Amino acid sequence: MDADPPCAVGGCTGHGTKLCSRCGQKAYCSPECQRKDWKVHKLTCKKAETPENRIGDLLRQGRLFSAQCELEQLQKPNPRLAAELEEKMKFGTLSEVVDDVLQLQPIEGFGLGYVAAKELLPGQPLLFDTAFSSAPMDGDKEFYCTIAEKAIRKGHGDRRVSARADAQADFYYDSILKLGTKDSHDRATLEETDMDPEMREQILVCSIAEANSMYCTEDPSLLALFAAGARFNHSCAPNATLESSKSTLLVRAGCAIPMGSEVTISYLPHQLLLEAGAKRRERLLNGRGFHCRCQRCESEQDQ
Ligand SMILES: C[S@@+](CC[C@H](N)C(=O)[O-])C[C@H]1O[C@@H](n2cnc3c(N)ncnc32)[C@H](O)[C@@H]1O
Repeated sequence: MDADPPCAVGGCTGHGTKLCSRCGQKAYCSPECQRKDWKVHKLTCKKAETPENRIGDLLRQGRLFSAQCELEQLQKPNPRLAAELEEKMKFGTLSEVVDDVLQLQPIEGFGLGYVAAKELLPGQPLLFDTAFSSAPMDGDKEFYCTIAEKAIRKGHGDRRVSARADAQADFYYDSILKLGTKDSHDRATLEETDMDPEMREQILVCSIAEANSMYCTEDPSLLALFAAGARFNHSCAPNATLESSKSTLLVRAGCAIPMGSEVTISYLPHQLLLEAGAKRRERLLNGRGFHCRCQRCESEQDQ
């Protein structure tokens, strides 16, 4: 006996072997019959609350970390959703504040920074980001120039080459160029000179890359530029930790963090945090262009 229902299209004698993937209710014998019925079926088709549909929604919202966690929980691997997630991770313009636990706001004397919007627990995932650009440090060029070149390439060029290129260009103008420069005078000085606009932009983006790129914890010979991750301020006694590759970044709470406290990361590799203050501060000044004013440095200098 055949258990398949008849195809939902009136007059079709086929068996309904394929269910509508959206509602999981109507059965069709072929994609052609499903297409034929869609005009009518769409009026009543309700998205079923399946894990796959939820993951699809998360991917559409750009919440890649949540999508990845749910994907890992699926009983049966779903290669289509896994491929969509991988593609979006490479896109380089998506970030997620996990469960809205952080708020980006002005921090007195430090520009913008992230503050805990809830009580945070040790190890809790806080922010997931995708790298807009990355570069190896051992290339034949200064790595910041390489990162900057890649960023510029994404921001320029003919529009409408692809939706992806357009989205990256928009992101470059809306987010990357708004990040701070290594030396805050750079921007003002550049704006005053009548330098060739291309040259001006190259200098500006190099300075932005230098001030905001992060070393990759998975491979410290790589640096990457994460637009959302770049808004964390530095502390030599950070309360959050980084897990990063050349394309993704995950920031976790390093300890319990009370609601309303600033969440900080370290721009320095772990070994350097064990060094004396003068060495840390020198490295931050030379590499990042700022005098560290974190609580640890301030109290060391008071002594
Ligand atoms: C990667 S950005 C961090 C986000 C930045 N506050 C913003 O508004 O975009 C690095 C810049 O933040 C400031 N900053 C971050 N941590 C600091 C610290 N510990 N001491 C002094 N300035 C700091 C410096 O101006 C530095 O160039």
